[in-house]
Amino acid sequence: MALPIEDYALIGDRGTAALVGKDGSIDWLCLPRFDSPACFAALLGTEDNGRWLLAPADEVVSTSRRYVDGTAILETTFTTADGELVLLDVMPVGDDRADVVRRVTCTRGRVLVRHDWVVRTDYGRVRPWVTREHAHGNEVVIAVAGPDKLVLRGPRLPEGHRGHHRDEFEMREGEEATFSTTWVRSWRDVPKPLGFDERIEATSDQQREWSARSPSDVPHADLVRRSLLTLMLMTHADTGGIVAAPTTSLPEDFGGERNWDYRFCWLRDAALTLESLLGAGYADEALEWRHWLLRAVAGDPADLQIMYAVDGGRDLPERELDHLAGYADSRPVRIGNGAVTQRQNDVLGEVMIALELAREAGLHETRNSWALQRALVDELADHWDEPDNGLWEIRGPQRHFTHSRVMVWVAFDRAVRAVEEHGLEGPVERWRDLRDRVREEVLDKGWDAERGTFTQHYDTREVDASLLNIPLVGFLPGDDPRVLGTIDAITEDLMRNGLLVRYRTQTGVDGLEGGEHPFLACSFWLVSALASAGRRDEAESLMERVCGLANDVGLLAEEYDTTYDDGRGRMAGNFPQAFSHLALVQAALALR
Ligand SMILES: OC[C@H]1O[C@H](O[C@H]2O[C@H](CO)[C@@H](O)[C@H](O)[C@H]2O)[C@H](O)[C@@H](O)[C@@H]1O
Repeated sequence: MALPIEDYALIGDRGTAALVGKDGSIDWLCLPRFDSPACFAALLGTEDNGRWLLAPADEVVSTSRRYVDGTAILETTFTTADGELVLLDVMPVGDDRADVVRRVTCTRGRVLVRHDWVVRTDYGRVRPWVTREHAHGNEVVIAVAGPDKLVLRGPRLPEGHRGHHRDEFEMREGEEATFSTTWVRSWRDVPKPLGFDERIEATSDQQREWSARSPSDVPHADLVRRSLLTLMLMTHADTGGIVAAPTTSLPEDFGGERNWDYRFCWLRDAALTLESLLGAGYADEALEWRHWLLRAVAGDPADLQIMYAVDGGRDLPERELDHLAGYADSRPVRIGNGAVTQRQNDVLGEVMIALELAREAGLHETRNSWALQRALVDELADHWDEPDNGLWEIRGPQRHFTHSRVMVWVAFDRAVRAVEEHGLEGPVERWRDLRDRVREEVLDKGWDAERGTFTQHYDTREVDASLLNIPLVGFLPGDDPRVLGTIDAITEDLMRNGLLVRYRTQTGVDGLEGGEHPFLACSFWLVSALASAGRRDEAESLMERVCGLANDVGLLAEEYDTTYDDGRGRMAGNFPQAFSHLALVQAALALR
């Protein structure tokens, strides 16, 4: 059975990522890429769906863990009655190899160590053929199934027992043992062993150097640094694609159907990630992502999708995996994402903001990069008033969502500014007219004059947390009475135990069964909106509250269930989620 979501930590090599549990078990790992099928999938099922455990066999009295300073290298310390064991988990970077390295060191007394290596490819469904062989002068264990070959190395290797590879061995103070699992295509030879120490050191140096550039003059600077590093881990080094989260189907509603695959690149999430990185002073990443964007959306602007695969691929059909029981029995487990075919009119606004910030950070437009933006804005000019599924990707009927319309205004506004302030060429008169028309429309149809608030869509009096973006994108000033009225209405209707939900699911607007928990990015948006309204004390106290929900290693899921276990609470939804971390960074910058 999987652990509570907050008991996992992330390790990654910017190609893929793994979740390591507090119990020393890697319960989620897709190889070789974020969106490849998982070979350890116990997170969504049982240990028979694949996992890799290294931990004391004896009862553990206490466990503590941390990331080695400024890195994504995880150190878990287990204390038993007779000793202490330190487990180091790292996915080495920069060597074109998809692998995980795990080192156990007995730092006190003696510890009996348990080693379980259970590989199940194709999301925990396929039991591979496992053999013991000699390669490059050492014994290795090799698991092969279809396209995948996983090679286990180490000073002593587990023995096969009913489809699981198990071992127990005693370690005494000062002893250490290092294991690795390396993925290669099944038709390739076993790769040569590489030096563990050098690879751990190179990874640590690279990550430390990167995170040292994180701003120190912001509140919660440590969490900001961890968030930026986490966003970096979700950026695919080779292609520049940024995934929304490294997991699928961690539930928004425990036991319910709100389980989605986030291992893809949403234009929205990626653009907002970039905005945070640029705001924190990381400019190089903008170029990588712009290259990715240009390749992914290349072609007819009418074919723009709201999300793509890591490599820019367009085909992400949603499927259900019946062989997995689901996290906490939350079914279906889904791979792929049906939202890929949705119309979400906000997306271009977010992209245009990120590209404008990149320009201001010194990234010059090329003929291609500006031509693409022009073409996309022109396409929007022909369709901006169509209803859409909104940024929450609702699966109910399409609507005229106010947030989407505000972001349409943003798209035209940034296009106009590109011409007026950056000397780029385009049909500025047309864009200016449309910008003003959309603005008038939002102020008229998206406004509830009686209550003094903007509304979720044009045919409702409900509110929606996405409206907090109105001041953040410059549609209205932060202290405008209409913004203040909207903040108050949102706080009144959507606050649950001090955190914001996205909207009231009870209205049935999203076409799904069940409800959901507060969505952490929305609470961070409220921090930013309060700061821009000059309500600093409220902003700071909310920031404390939300940052306080990060787990012991500084990570956040998408949502937080505040009611669980008499208010102790638990994380919900995919983990860690870029949206939560990028909004944390933006809120901290707003409070700087
Ligand atoms: O809750 C319903 C929707 O949930 C997912 O979308 C959410 O995650 C996306 C990625 O972070 C984000 O861009 C979007 O704004 C969120 O609502 C899921 O991908 C959808 O299919 C689902 O309908």
